[in-house]
Amino acid sequence: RELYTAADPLELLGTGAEGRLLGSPSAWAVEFFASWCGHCVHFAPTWRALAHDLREWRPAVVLAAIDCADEANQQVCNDFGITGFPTLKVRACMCWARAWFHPSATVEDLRHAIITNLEQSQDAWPPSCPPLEPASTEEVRSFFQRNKDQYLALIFEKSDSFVGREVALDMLQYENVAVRRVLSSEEELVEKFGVTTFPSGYLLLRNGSFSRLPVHVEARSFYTYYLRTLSGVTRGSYKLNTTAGAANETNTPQPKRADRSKVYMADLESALHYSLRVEAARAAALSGAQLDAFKCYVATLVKYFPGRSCVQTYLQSLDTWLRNWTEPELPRSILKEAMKNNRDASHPAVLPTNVTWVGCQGSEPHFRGYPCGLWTVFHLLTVQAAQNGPDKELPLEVLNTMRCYVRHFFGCQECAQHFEAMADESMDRVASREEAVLWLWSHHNEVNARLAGGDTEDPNFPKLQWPPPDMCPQCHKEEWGVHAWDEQAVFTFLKAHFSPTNIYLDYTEAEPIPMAGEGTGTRLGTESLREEREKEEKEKEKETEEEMRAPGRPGSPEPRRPSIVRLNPRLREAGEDIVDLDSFSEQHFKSQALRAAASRRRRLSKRDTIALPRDAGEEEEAGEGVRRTPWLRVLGLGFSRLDISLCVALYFLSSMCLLGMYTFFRLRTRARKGRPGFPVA
Ligand SMILES: Cc1cc2nc3c(=O)[nH]c(=O)nc-3n(C[C@H](O)[C@H](O)[C@H](O)COP(=O)(O)OP(=O)(O)OC[C@H]3O[C@@H](n4cnc5c(N)ncnc54)[C@H](O)[C@@H]3O)c2cc1C
Repeated sequence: RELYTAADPLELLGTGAEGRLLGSPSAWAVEFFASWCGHCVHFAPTWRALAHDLREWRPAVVLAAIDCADEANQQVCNDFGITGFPTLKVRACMCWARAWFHPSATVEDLRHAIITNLEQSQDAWPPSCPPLEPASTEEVRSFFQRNKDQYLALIFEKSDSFVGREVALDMLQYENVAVRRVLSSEEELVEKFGVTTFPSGYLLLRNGSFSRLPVHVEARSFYTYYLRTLSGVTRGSYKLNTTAGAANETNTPQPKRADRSKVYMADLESALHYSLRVEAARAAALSGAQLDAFKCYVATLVKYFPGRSCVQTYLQSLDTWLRNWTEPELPRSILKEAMKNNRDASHPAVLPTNVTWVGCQGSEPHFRGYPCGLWTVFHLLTVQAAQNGPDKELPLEVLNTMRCYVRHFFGCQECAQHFEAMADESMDRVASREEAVLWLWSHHNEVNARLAGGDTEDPNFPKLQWPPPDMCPQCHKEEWGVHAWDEQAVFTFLKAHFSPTNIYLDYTEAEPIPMAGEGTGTRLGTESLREEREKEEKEKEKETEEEMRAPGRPGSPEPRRPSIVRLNPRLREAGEDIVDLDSFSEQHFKSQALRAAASRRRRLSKRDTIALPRDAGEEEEAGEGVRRTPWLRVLGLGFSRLDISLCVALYFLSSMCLLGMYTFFRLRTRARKGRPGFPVA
C-alpha cells in the first residue's frame, strides 16, 4: 500500500510534474512528501480527506502529491526548493507559496489556507475559479442583466468567515446558479434582505423575488446540498474522475530474506547513497553550518565506516575533494558532479547508486527503509569510534556528526526536532566514546517507545526495546521486580552486533575489479564485466600480434597462425585455433577504440569529479596502441596487417597472371603471322 493511490481524488505527480504544474491554468495545492517519513505517514489521512473535501473545486483548484523519496522525482523536488517533509505548496498564479502548515492542521485549516493563498494572487485568477471577493449592492442589482443564471445565492457573513467562498467553490461544477458572499458591512443589502444573523443564505430569482435558504444549520454543507437540489440546477460537463496523474510506477520489491541478528552492507550503502546524494543534495547550495555538517559527516565516514574498498576509496576521494573546496558556498550541481562514481580508475571509487533494503526492508514501501538505514549507520559509527579511537578524546565526535547531519539534512522535519530536543537535553553529558555508544542506544530506544503502536510502525516489525531478550538474554535483568538493563552486557552486545565481522554482503552490488588488477577478487558488476572482457581481448590480441611478428622465436612455442575461416562457436569452444578474420580485425580495433575512449573519458572527468590516482602506464599503453598502427586506420576502414598482406599477394598474383596471358597470346599471334595463308575464293 502506498501513501496515496490512484483511487484518491488527487493527482499523484511523477516525472514530468513540472510541465503539468507550470502549464496548468488551475490553482494547485501540492504536498511534497517522502514515503519513509513518519510525519508524512501521519499527515496522509488529512491530505486525503482534504482531497475528498475539495473534490468539487476542480478545475479551479487541484490537489496533488509527489513522493520526493523516489529518486526519479528528485529533480522536481529540488527545483521547488523542497528541503523537508511534508512541505505544502500552493500556486494560484505563477508564483508558488509555501502554504501555512502545522502538523496538527485540520482539513478546515488547510482549506482556509488554500483560499487565502488564492485571494492573494488576484491578478492571475484561475480562469475557472468563481469570483470570491464580496459582492457590492450594485453587482447584486445588475446580476441578472449580465448573467444567464436562473438563481443567485447570497451568503451573508462576517469578514473572517469562509462559508460564502467555500459554497461558491463547492457549486463550481453546477450550472444555472451563482453564489456570492455579502459582508455584514454591506448595509444597504443587509437592510434590503432584512438579515439579522451571520452567516445566513438568501436565494434570488430572475423575476426579482427572493427567499431565505431553508436550511437546518447555517453551514457550508447545508447550503451546498440545498442549492444542488434546486430545480434546473445541473452538474456541468467537467469530469471529476480524471485524477490519474503521471505517478511513477512503483514496483513492490520482492521480500528479501534477512536475519535480524545481522547487519547488511546493502542497508548501509543504500543509506549512505541516499543520505549523501539525495538528502544532502536537496539544498541549491551548501554554505556555512550546512557545508561544515556535510564535510564533517564525510570525514567521520572516512574514519569509521568499515566499507568495501571501492566505497572507502569513494569516501576518501570525496573527503579530499571537500577539504580542497575552500569557497564559502558549494553549489549543488558541482557537489553532485563530485559525488559521481569513478569506475575507470585503477582504484575504483564507487558507492552503489541502487537502493536495496535488506535488514531494513519494510512490509510496505512507506515502512522502514532510509530512517532504519540511517540509525544503523550511526550505531555502527559510534561502535567503530569506540573500538578504534582514543577513548577520552572527542567522546562526542560521532554523536555531534549525527546531530549536525540530522539537524541540517534529515528530511523528516519533526523527527529532526525530536532528536534535537533529546540531544539538547543530555548529549553534552557524554564523557567517553563508550558512553556515546550507550547514549545512542538508549535514546533510540526512547524513540522506539514513543513510536510503538503508532501508524508508522510496520506491523511485521514492532517497535521493541532493543535488543530483545532472545537476541541478548544477558542484557536484561530484573531489579525488585522491575525490568532493568545490564549496560555492560548491552555494550558488549552492541560491539559484537555492529562489528565488521557481523556485516553481510547479501544483495550488494558486486565490487568492480580495479583496472590494475588489484582488488578483492569478488565477482564483477556489469560494467566491470565489460572491462574484464576488454582486458581479455587485449591479451588475446597482444598474443596474436606477437605471434605474427616473431614466428618461431627461440624458446617460444611453435607459432600459432590464425586460419581464415568463418567463426564457428562450437569449434571455438573446443579450443581450436581458428579466428574469423572479420571479427578478429573488428574486435582488435574496437578494443583499441574502447581503450582510447576510456582514457579520453578519464581525462574529461578528471577536472570535475573526484581526483583519483590513475594508472599512467595503462594510459601510455593505450596511447601506444593508437600510435603503433595509425596508417592502418586511414579512412577508419579498419584493415589489419593480415588484410593488407593478402591484398598485396593477390595483387601480385593477378599481375603475374595477366603478364603470362599477354605473353602467351602475343607469341601465338606472331606464330600465326609466320604461317602461309589459304587462298581466298
Ligand atoms: C534521528 C531519527 C529520529 C527519528 N524520529 C522519528 C520521529 O520523531 N517520529 C517518527 O515517526 N519516526 C522517527 N524516526 C524514524 C523511526 O525512528 C524509525 O527509524 C522508522 O520508523 C523505521 O523503524 P524500524 O522498525 O525500521 O526500526 P528503527 O527504529 O529504524 O531501527 C533500525 C534498526 O536498528 C536496530 N535498533 C533498534 N533499536 C535500537 C537501539 N535502541 N539501539 C541500537 N540499535 C537498534 C534494529 O536492528 C532495527 O532494525 C526517526 C529516525 C531517525 C534516524
